[in-house]
Amino acid sequence: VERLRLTRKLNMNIFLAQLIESTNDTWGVDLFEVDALSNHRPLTHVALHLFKQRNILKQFQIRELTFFKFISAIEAKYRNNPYHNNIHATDVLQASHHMLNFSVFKNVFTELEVFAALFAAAVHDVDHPGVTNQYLINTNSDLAILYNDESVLENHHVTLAFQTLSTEGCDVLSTLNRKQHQMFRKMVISVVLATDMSKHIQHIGHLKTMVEIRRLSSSASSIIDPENAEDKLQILQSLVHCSDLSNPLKPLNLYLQWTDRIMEEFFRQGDLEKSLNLEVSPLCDRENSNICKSQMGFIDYVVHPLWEIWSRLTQPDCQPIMDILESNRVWIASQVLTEDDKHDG
Ligand SMILES: COc1ccc(-c2ccn(C[C@@H](O)CN3CCOCC3)n2)cc1OC1CCCC1
Ligand SMILES: [Zn+2]
Repeated sequence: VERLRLTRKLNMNIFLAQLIESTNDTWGVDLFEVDALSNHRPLTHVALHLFKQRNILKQFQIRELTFFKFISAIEAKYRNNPYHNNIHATDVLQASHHMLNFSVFKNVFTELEVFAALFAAAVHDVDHPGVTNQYLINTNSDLAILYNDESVLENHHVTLAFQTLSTEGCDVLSTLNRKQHQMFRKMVISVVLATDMSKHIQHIGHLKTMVEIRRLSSSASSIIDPENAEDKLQILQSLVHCSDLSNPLKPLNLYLQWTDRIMEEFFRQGDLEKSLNLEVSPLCDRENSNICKSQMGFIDYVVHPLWEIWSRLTQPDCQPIMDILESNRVWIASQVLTEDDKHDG
């Protein structure tokens, strides 16, 4: 029996190593499997792997043990929410890594910009309480008071990330010089704050402008001017924001698991609101929800408008991902019909 147990353990670790290796260049890795096989430490395993694969630790002379301690401390600060948890952070990190490899970004970003974008993705939801900014504002929470109702969660995630750097043995920025540290901090703050849904429309506007310029300046070999730091920062903000809203563009079985999770998180908020005699927020009433219809709306009015313009900027590498969105939408639409019948009884 002992031999059987050890053999099974060995096979699990081999399978885990293969899954982690696939995060290098695969869209839609099953991070729920990575979570199950890694003793619920997907973020630490995947972040260490990707940062090493990109040679970031060597470039900035960051000791592997320091990075391990930092990312483990961050992962431990993610709460066990149904959706906004360490698996979601790993998902956004891996999607951001994948899209930084798009050919249109070749020779565009510096190592520091890549480091900042992936760092921001890994920490962008740390200590998320599983409720929305609006809920925190409506309940006069300490966080809303602290951040004056402005991007409350997003501010909290960034502050906590930088505070974690001062935990014993966790300062992954100690080898950066003053200028690098200042630029890194500016980029991480702006990328995480740009994941606030209230900035969503601005992302679309900036991307439309950039695509327009690409279209007009027909010399568009590489549309992005590596000298334009502002444009590059806006692209990194949109890259992480797109990754944050990438669930409907993942293989259907993964997309459906994320949908179940976000709905359970929203329903728990609705339960809280009912118990506090607050008005139940939209989509948060578990007694009265149409999951497929709300995903159709999410895709048609939020996800597709953003990804449609993002895919135009990043063509042709985004096409396979847009195709997944299209096929998922068709499947969801087919379920709406059957879901209606179910409700009609
Ligand atoms: C798979 O389904 C969803 C997947 C994701 C989301 C979703 C909403 C907002 N976001 C992004 C924030 O979490 C931005 N965060 C906030 C906290 O600060 C950091 C940045 N993500 C909504 C989803 O569905 C909803 C339920 C029915 C329609 C809409
Ligand atoms: Zn997120």
